Amino acid sequence: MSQPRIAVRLLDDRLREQLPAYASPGSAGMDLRACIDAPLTLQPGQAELIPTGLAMHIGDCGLCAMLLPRSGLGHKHGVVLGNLVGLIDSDYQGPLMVSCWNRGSAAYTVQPMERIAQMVIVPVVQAQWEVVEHFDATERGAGGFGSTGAH
Ligand SMILES: O=c1ccn([C@H]2C[C@H](O)[C@@H](COP(=O)(O)OP(=O)(O)OP(=O)(O)O)O2)c(=O)[nH]1
Repeated sequence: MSQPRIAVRLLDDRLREQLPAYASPGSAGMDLRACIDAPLTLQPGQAELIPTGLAMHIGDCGLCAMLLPRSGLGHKHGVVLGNLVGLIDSDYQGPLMVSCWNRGSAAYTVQPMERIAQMVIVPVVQAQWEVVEHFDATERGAGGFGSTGAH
């Protein structure tokens, strides 16, 4: 499958050596680094916006980017994303930031250039509303929230 090309600006020279990359041929995400000059300690419950040193412009190609936690950091240290998922619009050109949230019970210190989140590029479509009075019938209808299998 051809790889879409996405314009990126390096806002910090350290990124020249450490541009986010796919770790293996099957990796879904690229790790993003904390582009900070000094260690940053997150107390339990604290969230901070951390720069990645990148600005990207996805452009008009039917894609967006999603920022997700790294599994190890989230599971072992409780460091996830303050917004749970970061959604990067295709027309956004500002600095790419990661909201780092320590949801754990111990302080965690983020080191400069530590990998703090991962970014996945995903297809997106914009839909249009079609206002109706009634929907075509389906087997599920309005059932939800555990309705299947209920007796
Ligand atoms: O984790 C994130 C989430 C968002 N953004 C940037 C890219 C995104 O395109 C922009 C706006 O994000 P969003 O639409 O989620 O923010 P909002 O709070 O709804 O603000 P806005 O009114 O600017 O859309 O902020 C990041 O850098 N990191």
